[in-house]
Amino acid sequence: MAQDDQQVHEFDVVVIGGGAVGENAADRAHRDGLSVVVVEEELVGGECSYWACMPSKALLRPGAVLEAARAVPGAAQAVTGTVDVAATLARRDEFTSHWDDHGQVEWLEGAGLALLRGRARFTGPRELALTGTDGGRQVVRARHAVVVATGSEPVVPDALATVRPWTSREVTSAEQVPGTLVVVGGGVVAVEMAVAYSDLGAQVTMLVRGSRVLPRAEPFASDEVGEALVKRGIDVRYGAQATTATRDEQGVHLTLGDGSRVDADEVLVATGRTPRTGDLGVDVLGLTPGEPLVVDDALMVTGVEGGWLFAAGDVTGRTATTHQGKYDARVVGDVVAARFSAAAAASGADGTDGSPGTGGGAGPGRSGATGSAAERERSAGPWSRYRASADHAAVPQVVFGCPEVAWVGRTEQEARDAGLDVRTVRYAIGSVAGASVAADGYAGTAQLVLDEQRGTIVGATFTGPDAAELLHAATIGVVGEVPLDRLWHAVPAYPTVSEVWLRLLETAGL
Ligand SMILES: Cc1cc2nc3c(=O)[nH]c(=O)nc-3n(C[C@H](O)[C@H](O)[C@H](O)COP(=O)(O)OP(=O)(O)OC[C@H]3O[C@@H](n4cnc5c(N)ncnc54)[C@H](O)[C@@H]3O)c2cc1C
Ligand SMILES: NC(=O)c1ccc[n+]([C@@H]2O[C@H](COP(=O)([O-])OP(=O)(O)OC[C@H]3O[C@@H](n4cnc5c(N)ncnc54)[C@H](O)[C@@H]3O)[C@@H](O)[C@H]2O)c1
Repeated sequence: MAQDDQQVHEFDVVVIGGGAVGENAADRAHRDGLSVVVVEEELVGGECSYWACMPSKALLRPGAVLEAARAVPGAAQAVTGTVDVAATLARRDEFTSHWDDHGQVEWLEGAGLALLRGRARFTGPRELALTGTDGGRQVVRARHAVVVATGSEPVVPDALATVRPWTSREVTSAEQVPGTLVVVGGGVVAVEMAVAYSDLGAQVTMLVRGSRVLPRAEPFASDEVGEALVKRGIDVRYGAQATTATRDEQGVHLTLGDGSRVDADEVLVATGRTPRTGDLGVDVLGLTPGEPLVVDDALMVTGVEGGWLFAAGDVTGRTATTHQGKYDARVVGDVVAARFSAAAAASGADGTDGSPGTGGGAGPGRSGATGSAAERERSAGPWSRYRASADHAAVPQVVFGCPEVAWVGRTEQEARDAGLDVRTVRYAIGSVAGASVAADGYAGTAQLVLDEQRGTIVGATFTGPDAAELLHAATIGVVGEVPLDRLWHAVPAYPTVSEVWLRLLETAGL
């Protein structure tokens, strides 16, 4: 309950978290005239803009460009140096706008969305306490819906917590490159940052708990990446886990399970992430703090009465990338707009609390069109714009290491576990003419997982230079369930790397 002296803000929709996902959900929800506020406690733009996707890719790109040039005689002779650390860090700083979010705030306001700065915590259904950056307390109420998009935070194993290790935040925003870096983990962050820091001149050791890096990728892709990491001088230790850690003026000192020691100037912990629900007050809604907010395909949180609570992005545990989180954001924004625009229009509220940038009043969809949107949403089935169907078996992922790895849909094992009758076809990408033009000694592999019953692609993996750019064709094939005999008529241009598609289909028997 609000105390008498507390300012109360009321909007049709409250979005908690102004990361990529929150911004997109808010924008879509507002398009039919609902008033929407985004509540953000740090920087608008969230993890991706400042401590994840953008700075990490900025750190990786110079090394990838040099490697590409070195693979092409004529260009190779012109490349005599290594990555310039200062210029790389300076470009990274440009990508993060020097950790200043005013550009994103301008976008938000230009889109007609309100922004409240501070930490939000549920105090009841559709009501939140907002603790401002100055410690002041306010109340935020949603007339219709709350969308939680609070993201995730790194998990730090107990054995390493006391040595103040780097997490994804420090590794992406570092101002200096340590001489030696030990990376704990073998997942996406570990692989990308091991490559980036080795390009930047650090001597890198990776401690991988299991028997392969990128455990969610196809095993052949893990093997190729693992071998490439070693080839570039990274000390990759499998079955290795830190049991104790200390830090002194010389750096960090880890003891591993087998009793051996690793000393380094710095340690990066990249052992996964956990949904940010620990301090969100979700217990007052009957949910468990620290757990993901489980959602249905309309992104409505399950287990909460009243149909007002939605979630998208990392906080759901359903997606762990920006692109897929933003897809869910588009879905949830459209669902919220369809479900509540008519009710908001009928209630006659002007939709704002007077804050600048709020966009109440009649929007383009507030008339008859909204009613039909509500109908369409209510009866929506899989693959409608109101259901996040792709999350189940059509999710694309790129790991921007060296080689790049890109995959979509199911791995062979996941397909078999799902009961599908599948076979795989594989082709060495370096054998196609376009790849030989792109790079001497192009090393990479393409694999399709084929559903034997339906004659369609249910999974695809590509490794190699710029493998990421091969991925979207596969994503279209998987989402569109394009039959192979129709795909046969999609002719890749000569000489491009995409010609591997023709070779894959020939290998499949066409
Ligand atoms: C190193 C690294 C590299 C990555 N690279 C890629 C990549 O190349 N491509 C890709 O697709 N994905 C990448 N990801 C994943 C991507 O960063 C996340 O999937 C994405 O940021 C999730 O977006 P989100 O909006 O759900 O969460 P976030 O970006 O974490 O945003 C959540 C926001 O909510 C705010 N917030 C949290 N709690 C509250 C509260 N109680 N009150 C108010 N505000 C709150 C936070 O301050 C934050 O701004 C990477 C991740 C890491 C760690
Ligand atoms: N290019 C991209 O799209 C991109 C880049 C970076 C991160 N991300 C996203 O961010 C998420 C988080 O990345 P991440 O690399 O932190 O997580 P991850 O789940 O990809 O990998 C975690 C790794 O840590 C290991 N691990 C877990 N607990 C451990 C422990 N106690 N000791 C040692 N090892 C342990 C796991 O075996 C695994 O190899 C990913 O799901 C990914 O999708 C995406």
